[in-house]
Amino acid sequence: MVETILPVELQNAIVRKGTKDIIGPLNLTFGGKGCSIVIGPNGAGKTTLLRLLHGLERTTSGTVRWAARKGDTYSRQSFVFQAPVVLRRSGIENIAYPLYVRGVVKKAARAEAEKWIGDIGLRDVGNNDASVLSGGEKQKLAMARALITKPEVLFLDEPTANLDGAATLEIEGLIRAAVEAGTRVIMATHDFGQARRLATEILFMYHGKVHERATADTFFDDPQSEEARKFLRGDLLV
Ligand SMILES: Nc1ncnc2c1ncn2[C@@H]1O[C@H](COP(=O)(O)OP(=O)(O)OP(=O)(O)O)[C@@H](O)[C@H]1O
Repeated sequence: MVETILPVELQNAIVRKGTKDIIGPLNLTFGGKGCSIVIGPNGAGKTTLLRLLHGLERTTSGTVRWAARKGDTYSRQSFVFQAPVVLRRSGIENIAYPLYVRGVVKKAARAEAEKWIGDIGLRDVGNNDASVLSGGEKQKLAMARALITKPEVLFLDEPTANLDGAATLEIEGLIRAAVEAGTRVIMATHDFGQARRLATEILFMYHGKVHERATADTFFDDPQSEEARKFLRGDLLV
């Protein structure tokens, strides 16, 4: 097995839908450690960028290259969507599922999932059908299911968009712990506070392109482009 699937590099990557280039051309590399946060107005292309990196979208032209073969690359990354996806089974079985898929024996997979269900504070409801959980509980479940495989890269698309403050802080705790454990996180958010709290770096997207890439302090304190300044002031960007 290769040591690392990173870096991942986009070269002149364009995703076109119909006649519109919804992102690109993008030339970007993600390697190393930490948490990259993609921000920008609605429709800027944040979700499309994450989906492209994760292999859920194809380039119309240009390339996405990981350092490893496809087999290694996709088994060593996870994606958590804005609306939590739960499987029709118990909470514990939801979390254990990726281990079953990877051939881990049932007893070991369940033991690991039980550890996770405790860590996310859902031990009491872990045997219930996951569909009855609240939105915040479902998202914690989705995070645990994404993290149980110890992914090298974790994509998060506005993972706290529908959650209250308490649930948001719990999810942020899981993200922080993942980064500390060495997972490379690449996420989109509309929450500036969250971006400041979590980001190693910010990528500001606008009209399908990355206009700025900087540390959170630099970006929020001294944005370089007029578009970023307007966005941070809350002005309408069209
Ligand atoms: N399958 C598709 N067909 C046509 N247009 C699409 C498709 N997917 C995305 N788009 C368009 O591409 C643009 C970028 O969408 P994307 O969801 O990546 O933006 P975003 O920055 O994540 O937006 P938001 O903050 O609203 O989630 C939008 O204008 C969207 O309508």
